[in-house]
Amino acid sequence: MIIDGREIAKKIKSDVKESLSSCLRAPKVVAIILGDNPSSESYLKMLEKTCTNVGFDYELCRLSDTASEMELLALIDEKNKDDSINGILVQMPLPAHISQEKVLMHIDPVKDIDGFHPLNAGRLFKGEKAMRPCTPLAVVTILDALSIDLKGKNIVVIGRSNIVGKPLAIMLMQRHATVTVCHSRTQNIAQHTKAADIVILAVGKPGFLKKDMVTEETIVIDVGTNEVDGKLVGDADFDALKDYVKMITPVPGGVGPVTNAVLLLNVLEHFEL
Ligand SMILES: Nc1nc(=O)c2c([nH]1)NC[C@@H]1CN(c3ccc(C(=O)N[C@@H](CCC(=O)O)C(=O)O)cc3)C=[N+]21
Repeated sequence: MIIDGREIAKKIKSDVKESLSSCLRAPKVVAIILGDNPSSESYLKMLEKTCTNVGFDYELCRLSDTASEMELLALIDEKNKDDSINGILVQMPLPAHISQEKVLMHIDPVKDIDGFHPLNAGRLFKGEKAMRPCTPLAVVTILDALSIDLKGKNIVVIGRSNIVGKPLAIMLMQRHATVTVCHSRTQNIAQHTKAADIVILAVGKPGFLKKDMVTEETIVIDVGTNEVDGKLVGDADFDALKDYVKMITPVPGGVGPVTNAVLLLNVLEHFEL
């Protein structure tokens, strides 16, 4: 079975729209971008559409890619203080002369809809209520939407990044899964993936998960976004797996659309409906 991420995203968006219908004021999201990288532009177009379609206000702030760190921090300050703004997103990656860590620390944690601030990361780590990073949140949202009970399941996460692998492992442990995190130094990854009920890919290598690494009972969630010959592909050998495994998310149309939709849920986290 191929998992339809667009359908799951649609449901989330219509639920969000519905919950806003009796609201006096719409929540507002601000995106900040430095420079004009084409893939960032297309991501922000999608974000704008997602926000405005459900009735959120959306503002895009553009700085030049030569803007100083101080300029960016001052802009974030202004948006932190502005009570009409509920969510702030600073588009990554940032130019090399700007410290990503400093920028993330500067965003008010209650407006940190990416969940990248150390306070939110720490809260997640401790199992407290937190803004959670959208990509791992999308993965657990997809599993929930499919009514897959994670309790006691063997889940292999491939990738240990701060944005996906690490926070995802924590969220899955919270749901009582047994989590194995594999990465570039893991020996014999296939031995782990073959024994897993669910394999989650966040490695950034096209075709990484092959048919001989899984079984017919495996559920595959593919977080990979790689460009091959101008086309977007995931980390799984999708064509070989799609008619073999129990379930798999396609790329595009899998985790990506849900990632954008769950961002809306983070905005509502601290918004008085
Ligand atoms: N501060 C920050 N927060 C982010 O969340 C963030 C970021 N910076 N920088 C860039 C990445 C990328 N990202 C995507 C999310 C969804 C799709 C998505 O919906 N993709 C569609 C495909 C769209 C297409 O075909 O081009 C899909 O998978 O179906 C893509 C990319 C969020 N990012």
